[in-house]
Amino acid sequence: MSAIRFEEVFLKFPGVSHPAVNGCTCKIEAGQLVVILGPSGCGKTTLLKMVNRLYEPTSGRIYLDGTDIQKIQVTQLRRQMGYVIQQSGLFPHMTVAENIAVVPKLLGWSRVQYQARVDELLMLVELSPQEYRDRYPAQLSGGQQQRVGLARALAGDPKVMLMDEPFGAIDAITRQTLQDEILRLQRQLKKTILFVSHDVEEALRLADKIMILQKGQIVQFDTPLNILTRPANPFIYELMGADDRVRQLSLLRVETAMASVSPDYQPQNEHTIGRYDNLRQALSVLLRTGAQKLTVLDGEDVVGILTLEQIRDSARMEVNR
Ligand SMILES: Nc1ncnc2c1ncn2[C@@H]1O[C@H](COP(=O)(O)OP(=O)(O)OP(=O)(O)O)[C@@H](O)[C@H]1O
Repeated sequence: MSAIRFEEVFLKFPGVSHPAVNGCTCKIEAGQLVVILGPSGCGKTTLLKMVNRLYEPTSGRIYLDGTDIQKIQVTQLRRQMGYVIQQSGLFPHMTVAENIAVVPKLLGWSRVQYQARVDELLMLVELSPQEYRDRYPAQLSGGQQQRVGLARALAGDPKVMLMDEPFGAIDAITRQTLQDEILRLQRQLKKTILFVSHDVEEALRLADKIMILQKGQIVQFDTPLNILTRPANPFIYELMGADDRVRQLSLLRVETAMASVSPDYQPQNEHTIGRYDNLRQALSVLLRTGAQKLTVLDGEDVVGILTLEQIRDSARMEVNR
């Protein structure tokens, strides 16, 4: 896990009048999944590419765990960062196994070690090693290619994952499955993830925090709940399509609105909901059962309680218009 800090980061491409990234300052906490969201051309990809030094800022600094990335050798920096892009970027002449093994081989792992790692990663992204190990990228569907791209990016066990619209070219249903995969992997692996998207629903489903960019500037950096209920300006209000309350509820996880409880909390009724279920499901349970509150579970463990008031507050707008 690793923290990333941007300090007054600015980038102007030569010959372009306006800066692509204009004075970005913010801190990404270790282990968080941050979605960078904004309209086309607002600077999302440029900001991401500065983190692994594919682009260098014109001014400002970026820190990885407190160290200025300028002071880290580029190859060493990139080994700590998995990178997933929209067209998967797989080498077409290499098999799936060879693609995934690229970084472990660079790191000098033995054949036995990297072969085991390839199978482990294929299982992690839910592709059967026996079936897929020896295929070529052209023999995979788009969604499967992205899974392999993800496995390859995870191969060297990087602290940070940079994901640039990884599901942008995938059909809606497969995209949702892949989003669920990312959430499952993230609960398991706890990487620091920077994820570029221009899809609002994707951002709401995935993010611990959403960074909204407009013309190269960060206009809001906050939790999905706060972005929806307290958009910083009318642009964000419009961007989030925040009028639709029911849709909002179906996109927000129960854990975003619940009140946490101590481990010795005794539930007052038998009505429960999962912390990763959404608020719309929670609302249905409350209305169906007439319960005052739901006990929120993470597996077997009680982690919180959720009331109708908390759900209602989640959908209440406070917009400065
Ligand atoms: N190599 C480059 N040279 C000159 N200008 C560039 C270059 N790369 C990006 N830009 C410009 O910088 C701005 C930000 O581009 P960027 O690709 O970061 O946007 P984005 O938010 O990722 O867009 P999209 O969602 O369309 O991918 C745009 O105006 C773009 O035209």
